[in-house]
Amino acid sequence: MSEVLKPGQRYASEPGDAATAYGRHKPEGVDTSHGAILYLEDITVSFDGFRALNKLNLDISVGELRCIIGPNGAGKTTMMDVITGKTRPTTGGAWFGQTIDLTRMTEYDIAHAGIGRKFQRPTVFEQHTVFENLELAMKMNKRVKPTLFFRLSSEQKGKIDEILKLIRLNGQEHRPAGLLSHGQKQWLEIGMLLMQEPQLLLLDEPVAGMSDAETARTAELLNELRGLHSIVVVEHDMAFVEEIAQQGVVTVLHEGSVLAQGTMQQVQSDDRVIEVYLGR
Ligand SMILES: Nc1ncnc2c1ncn2[C@@H]1O[C@H](COP(=O)(O)OP(=O)(O)OP(=O)(O)O)[C@@H](O)[C@H]1O
Repeated sequence: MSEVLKPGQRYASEPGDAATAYGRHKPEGVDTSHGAILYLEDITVSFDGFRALNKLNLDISVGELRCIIGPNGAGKTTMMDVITGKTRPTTGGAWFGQTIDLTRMTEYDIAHAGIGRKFQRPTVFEQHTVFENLELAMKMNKRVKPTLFFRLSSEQKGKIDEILKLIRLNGQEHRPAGLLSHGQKQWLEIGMLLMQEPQLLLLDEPVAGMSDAETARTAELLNELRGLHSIVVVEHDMAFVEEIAQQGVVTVLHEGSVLAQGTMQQVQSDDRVIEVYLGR
């Protein structure tokens, strides 16, 4: 299991400025000088005495793509809810970088601080075109100054084109989003999150309901984002997790805490993981 740092602590084995080594984008306003973008420390969430999370510890490095797996009821959604401020932990700490205490912030402030979350069901603006959806998302980016007569600059148009290619929707930009396939809507929503330049992207079961071809393309997409953004993916589709985990860390949650952590190969051959999840 990897070491969990407390705010102010350093990795014993890593250089001080790991943030630049991990990702191209050094987050603004978030102190990642010790290389981590997110720390969960001993988080417990009790619902009427039932512990959905039980002293959960987790740390995510800048630029890392972390897959979280685990059986139904393991606490994966509750963990995402704690990170985004939807659920307050009963005890424990949640830190964005070294200094931002997520347990004291509203959902709105957390989104504006740079944590973007994609829920399982796509929530695009169906009446608007693909392009307009991306444009609207850009206007919601706090780094873009809102003006009454907002006109896209060539740089902003370039950014939208870049994202359209990334999410495999170039050539579809003038279609109403409502006419896209389920998979395309999911990609559009990922694109909308990227327009807001999140420092940390949380994806909840991104390939649920997708065709095999769409799942494969989503894996390609996430592999292209690797290193450019810090990403946490919760997913049950093990073939997909294998595609995107590569040699990175996979975390297995069970009964509200970390059961195992390591490469996909390591967790797949862990007897406890086979017993509670993979072997069933
Ligand atoms: N608001 C709530 N009130 C009571 N119990 C809850 C609440 N939210 C979640 N739980 C319980 O906490 C446990 C963890 O649920 P959670 O949804 O986080 O699991 P999960 O790992 O996301 O599961 P799945 O893979 O099925 O989505 C479950 O037993 C669930 O019933």
